[in-house]
Amino acid sequence: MSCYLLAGGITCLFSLACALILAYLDKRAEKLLCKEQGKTGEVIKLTDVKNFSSSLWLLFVICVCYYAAVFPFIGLGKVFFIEKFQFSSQEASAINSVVYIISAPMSPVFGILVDKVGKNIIWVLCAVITTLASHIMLAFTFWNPWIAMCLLGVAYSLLACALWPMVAFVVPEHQLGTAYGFMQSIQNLGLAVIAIAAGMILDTRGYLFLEVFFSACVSCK
Ligand SMILES: C[C@H](NC(=O)[C@@H](N)CCCCN)C(=O)O
Repeated sequence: MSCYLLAGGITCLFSLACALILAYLDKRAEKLLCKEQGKTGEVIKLTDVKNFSSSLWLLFVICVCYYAAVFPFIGLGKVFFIEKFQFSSQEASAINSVVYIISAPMSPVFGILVDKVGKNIIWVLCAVITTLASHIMLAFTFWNPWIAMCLLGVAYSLLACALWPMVAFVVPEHQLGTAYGFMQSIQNLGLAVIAIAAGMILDTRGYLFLEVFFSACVSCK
């Protein structure tokens, strides 16, 4: 356990060092470009939230419902693969992490694709349909679960590249930080509630019902 804590501590320190370097580079760019950042003349208030458009609120809803079918599922995934597919503990950990492993190389590729082609909503729809297909496979078939998890990894990477930048399409630049802050906050609030609900469903109804619940979350959006 202490080894995991040490690894976590080291990554936190590394992240802090990167943030400090970024702050320095940002300040330097500001000086070189003779720009005073954040001084656009626009006044930023927490009450800006009242003026958020319905499109932005819809993006928040999509964000909560989509990620509800990914993060809590991965949280409970290890036991799912052990129970349903009789995987060993090691195999179950490996398949559970494949979503993030795929996301690491694929996200930049999808990012470039989305930037080149545009049509973010279409990509979001493709990602949602693929995620739904992957949950249905896991719930109702005994097909090799690596197929479903790899699909989920691809869909998860694509969704992030298409959904998050859409905030910038519907929010003026001076409110972007506020909008992303709210998106993150609402996402985490939703995830907290859904993780509790998912745990209760698992305890009382089992994995099939839980998979149906996750499929319903993706379909909602
Ligand atoms: C880009 C998006 N990020 C998030 O949803 C973060 N709020 C949480 C990241 C947690 C990563 N396991 C994403 O990951 O798609």
